[in-house]
Amino acid sequence: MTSPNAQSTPAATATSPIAVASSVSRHFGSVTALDNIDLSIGRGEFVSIVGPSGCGKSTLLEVFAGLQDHDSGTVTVDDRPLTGPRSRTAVIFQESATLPWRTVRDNVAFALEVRGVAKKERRARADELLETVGLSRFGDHYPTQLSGGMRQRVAIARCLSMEPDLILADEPFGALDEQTRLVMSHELLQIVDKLTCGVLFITHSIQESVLLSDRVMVMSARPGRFIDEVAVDLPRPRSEDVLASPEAVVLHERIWSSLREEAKKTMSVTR
Ligand SMILES: Nc1ncnc2c1ncn2[C@@H]1O[C@H](COP(=O)(O)OP(=O)(O)OP(=O)(O)O)[C@@H](O)[C@H]1O
Repeated sequence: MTSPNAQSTPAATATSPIAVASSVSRHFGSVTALDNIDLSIGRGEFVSIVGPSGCGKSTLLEVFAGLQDHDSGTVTVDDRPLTGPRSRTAVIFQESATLPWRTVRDNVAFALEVRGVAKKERRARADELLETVGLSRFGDHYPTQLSGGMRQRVAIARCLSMEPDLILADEPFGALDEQTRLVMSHELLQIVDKLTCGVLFITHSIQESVLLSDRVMVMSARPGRFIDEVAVDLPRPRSEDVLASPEAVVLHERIWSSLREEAKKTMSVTR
């Protein structure tokens, strides 16, 4: 896979983080969704956020995507103040939309087409990406002929075709059944090792966060603040087997113990 960072702007340095939020707050009327958040995502770093329902995870992701305003603080991406959505930030949602009238290959090639890449090159690049996500046999299919998990893989391939320097994924496997979810996190794990861009990944699964991340941020119940930061220094490349290692069990336990009280607070408010 080509390195998206090879095309970094002159303002960027190899070592500066790709995305930084400093003292970011966001209110919706009387609701404080984000309270003085600081988070930086390194180039090539995979950062997960876990936190109780409604704590502000999606709001933070949308702020980084330039889709949501913030009331105070600053957000920079690629060393520039963020003013709105940008072409090299790829966003994947729980049920990412595909274009039903286009084949899988043409869905993946869409961003390349918009950028004016020649047809032959588009096709070759799309096929390469379909292979990366394990869909090489399905290039001529239409999205409606695929399962939910396969459609999410199309969305991931399409996102990679943008050669992003930042990927923001909001519970990308949240709508999938347990088995498909396991398969998808396995496949994402294969892709993650080839990525050179920063990733912010929101998940409700502690296992997923430990398996995929370099760092896990634990968010408090609303108003969202970070209450723990856990470095996941398990060796890469990883396989699911790593989750059974004593190191991974300790990490899982730590994240869960930080999260447990917060989850209880959320449940007592919503009961
Ligand atoms: N557009 C909006 N208008 C009003 N309130 C909002 C809006 N978006 C989010 N909120 C509120 O902000 C808080 C944080 O929401 P957010 O969706 O960021 O949480 P979350 O952690 O992603 O939740 P979940 O895990 O359930 O998806 C919630 O109380 C939510 O109701």
